Amino acid sequence: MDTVIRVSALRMRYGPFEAVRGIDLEVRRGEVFAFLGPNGAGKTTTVEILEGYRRRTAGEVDVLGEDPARAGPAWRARIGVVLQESQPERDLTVAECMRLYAGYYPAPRPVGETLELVGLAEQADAAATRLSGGQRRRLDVALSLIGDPELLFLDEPTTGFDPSARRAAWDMIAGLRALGVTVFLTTHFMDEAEHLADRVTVISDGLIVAEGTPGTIGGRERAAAEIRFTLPPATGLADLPPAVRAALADGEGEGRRLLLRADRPLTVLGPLIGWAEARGHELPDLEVRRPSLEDVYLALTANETAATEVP
Ligand SMILES: Nc1ncnc2c1ncn2[C@@H]1O[C@H](COP(=O)(O)OP(=O)(O)OP(=O)(O)O)[C@@H](O)[C@H]1O
Repeated sequence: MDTVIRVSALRMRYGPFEAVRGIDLEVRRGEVFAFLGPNGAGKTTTVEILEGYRRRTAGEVDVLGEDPARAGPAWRARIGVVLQESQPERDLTVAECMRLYAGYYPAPRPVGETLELVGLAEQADAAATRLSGGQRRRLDVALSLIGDPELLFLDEPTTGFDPSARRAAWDMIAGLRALGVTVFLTTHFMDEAEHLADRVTVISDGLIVAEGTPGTIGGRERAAAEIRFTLPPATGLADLPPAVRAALADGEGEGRRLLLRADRPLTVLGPLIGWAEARGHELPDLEVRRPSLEDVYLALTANETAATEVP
């Protein structure tokens, strides 16, 4: 398997404080890899080391076959980095900015095609300074792609976007993946990671706490399903079938809205639905749900969140 990034036992110390405490990572060619973690977990530190912008304290790092701490301009041209705070060139149009940046690379992508990819083709002749915030961000991404990178670092690419701009950005990232670009994505949005990522790694307090696919990380695929419904009028808990009563979550039998937990949801849903149908109850608010990626993420990072929230 073709590995684009390989990190082992990476450590980063700022004075007495160790922000990254010995992590291993592997990113494969062509995948969208999501790097998740709470504020201060060590994401930016790690990404900057991978991009060659920060020297590590210890550990091995290989990005596209080279050590970023020693790699030169030819290596850098193979990597796209979306800068958070890039300033548009004064008085240049979008297309002119793109051509300017294209001049820095040995084998740039065509300008028009790249603007198309990020959904900015219609703004090609607009002054870069006149773009909206979301369009500005797309230009940043287009500028990071103009060198035709093999590997793209995307740091919170949709922060501040409205819902339709987010969807457009997701389509764009999916388009990059289809072109074979490896994407290293940091995000705080779990739905974004779920939608886009082939694999997810969670860092918390400088350590990797979980890795896997969005569907399986943290044992998500084996986690119990939650079943919720409201007891129909004129029924009580004692009327429910035994399999349903047995699945009642602890402390959840008080109100009329019930919560059941089941490793195998059909073993509970079958009897529940049979019971309701036989009595003509509709159960209009019946809900069955697996824990979301966000639920799993919050559980995985709960210790750190608790620690940082103590006043
Ligand atoms: N230059 C620095 N000097 C000292 N401490 C730093 C420095 N940069 C980061 N840190 C500390 O290292 C820890 C990790 O920071 P980092 O920016 O890598 O976190 P992050 O996961 O990117 O957080 P966020 O989600 O808030 O961007 C934090 O506690 C931060 O305060």
